[in-house]
Amino acid sequence: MTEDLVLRTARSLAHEVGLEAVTPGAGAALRLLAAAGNARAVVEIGTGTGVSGVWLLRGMRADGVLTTIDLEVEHQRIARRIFTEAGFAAGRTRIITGRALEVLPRLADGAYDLVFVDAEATGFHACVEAALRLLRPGGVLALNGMLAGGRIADPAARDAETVTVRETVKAVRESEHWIPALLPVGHGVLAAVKC
Ligand SMILES: C[S@@+](CC[C@H](N)C(=O)[O-])C[C@H]1O[C@@H](n2cnc3c(N)ncnc32)[C@H](O)[C@@H]1O
Repeated sequence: MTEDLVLRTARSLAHEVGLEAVTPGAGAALRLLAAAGNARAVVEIGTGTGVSGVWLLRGMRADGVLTTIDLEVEHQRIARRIFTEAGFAAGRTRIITGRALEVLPRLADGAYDLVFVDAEATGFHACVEAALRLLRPGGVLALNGMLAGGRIADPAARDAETVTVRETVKAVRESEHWIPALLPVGHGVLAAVKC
């Protein structure tokens, strides 16, 4: 999957500030999920420099709004510029600075078509719980980094991040609330439709 100049710029700026943006393959999967669900309202946790945001916006409806959350105002300053350079009007994004678990309770129940989580793994459990509340029935949750750099399948790997990722995958797979599939793109995207 090739990326245009805007995405290559956002990716290079991510690298400069020490962030790992979604891979082009994961980005394409996010665009597909947004387009398949005709997404109008999307929540993203982990704005970064806007790579995943641009992919999501490109799959959403033309009148869709991306609500994107990050605790680093500097990352969001870059992302805001990238969204503009990608041709999205300011009204297409709602950029909220803050900790995900403090911002998410302010968002409306059942009002979102897709929730994408790309922040620290330790918050995954709470983000899955929040997504269950935020999504409409048929809405999609997508969690990035679910192969944990290949460690997920290694039973000897018991570091805190790998254990959290493993437990999150298990909880979503076993829950009656979700129809899940682990997509082997990038660092692994766990996608799940809310029943
Ligand atoms: C991997 S980067 C996101 C990359 C972005 N999704 C992309 O593909 O361009 C993770 C981001 O999550 C933010 N972050 C980490 N913990 C967070 C939290 N608890 N709440 C909100 N943002 C958080 C970081 O500041 C960072 O910008």
